Amino acid sequence: MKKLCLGLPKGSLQEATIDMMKKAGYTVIVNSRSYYPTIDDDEISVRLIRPQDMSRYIEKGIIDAGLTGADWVKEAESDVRVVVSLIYAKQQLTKVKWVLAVPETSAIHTVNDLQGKKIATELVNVTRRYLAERGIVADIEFSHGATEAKAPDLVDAIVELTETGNSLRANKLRIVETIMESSTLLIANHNAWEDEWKRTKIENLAMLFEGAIIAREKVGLKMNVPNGALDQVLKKLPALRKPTISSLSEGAGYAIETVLDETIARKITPELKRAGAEGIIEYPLNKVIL
Ligand SMILES: Nc1ncnc2c1ncn2[C@@H]1O[C@H](COP(=O)(O)OP(=O)(O)OP(=O)(O)O)[C@@H](O)[C@H]1O
Ligand SMILES: O=P(O)(O)OC[C@H]1O[C@H](OP(=O)(O)OP(=O)(O)O)[C@H](O)[C@@H]1O
Ligand SMILES: [Mg+2]
Repeated sequence: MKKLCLGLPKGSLQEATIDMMKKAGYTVIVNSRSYYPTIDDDEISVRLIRPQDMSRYIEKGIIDAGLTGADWVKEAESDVRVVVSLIYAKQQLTKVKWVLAVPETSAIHTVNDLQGKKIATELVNVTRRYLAERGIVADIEFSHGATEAKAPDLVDAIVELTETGNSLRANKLRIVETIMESSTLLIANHNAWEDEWKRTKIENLAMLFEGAIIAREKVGLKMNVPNGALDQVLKKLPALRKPTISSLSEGAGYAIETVLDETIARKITPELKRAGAEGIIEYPLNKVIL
């Protein structure tokens, strides 16, 4: 049987990725200490790979495709096919940022103030290129992690990833500039992409993964509306296209069904009730394919 070898990111993105895949319809089970999780699709084999290494495994064709951060693809300068960008991070459905940060009390206020200074980061190549483009010569040292703790004792500034901003705040650091934004990417090997069977399999995954991400922020809403209240209720309702309206039996009114952002749903639900809607139910969605 043909198989697609898919790399999943070990570490920070692992849980969010497995949750996303569950919504997309795939159950991935990770056994502790094993780098070969199981998946309920005979046509896919999965491997856990560190995000930093993912694009190199794919460029070399050791695996066909995988999920990793755009940051590490750029850092490794790998030649891979970017299939789709999926906006989710460890904790939220957002992009993450790599920022140049300094202690709150530092005299460094712009990137130009870094001339001759010492910077610690895990993202050495991207940082080096960023500074070189601006004519700054600085001493960039590789950090193995816990980078926030290094300024000001060991270095003048750091370039570090931030999602919620909690780590920067907890370590009394101030952002000077954003160096790059990064989202999770589904990337593929060029030869795998040229193979019709593999490409279709990868494209199907991309569609389901994207659908799962879009669905995370949306909900389904159903309600009954008595005759006479329909216009008032419809004025309040957004929909992907237009809401579905069906007639209730014996002319008792209408049933309305729609899909909308969860934040809008929580705002308009009381308004719908006041406009005459009854029996309003809200339900989560697994996938929304646009
Ligand atoms: N909140 C987050 N913290 C860290 N990385 C995140 C977060 N959200 C998304 N990511 C992405 O996850 C990947 C993390 O990769 P990284 O190689 O730094 O390993 P890690 O999972 O953080 O492991 P480690 O514990 O060694 O730091 C990056 O591509 C990064 O952009
Ligand atoms: O803005 P925040 O939401 O606080 O997230 C950013 C923090 O998360 C990551 O650390 P990680 O958990 O990967 O540990 P590490 O320092 O060992 O890399 C990253 O390196 C930052 O320290
Ligand atoms: Mg990390």
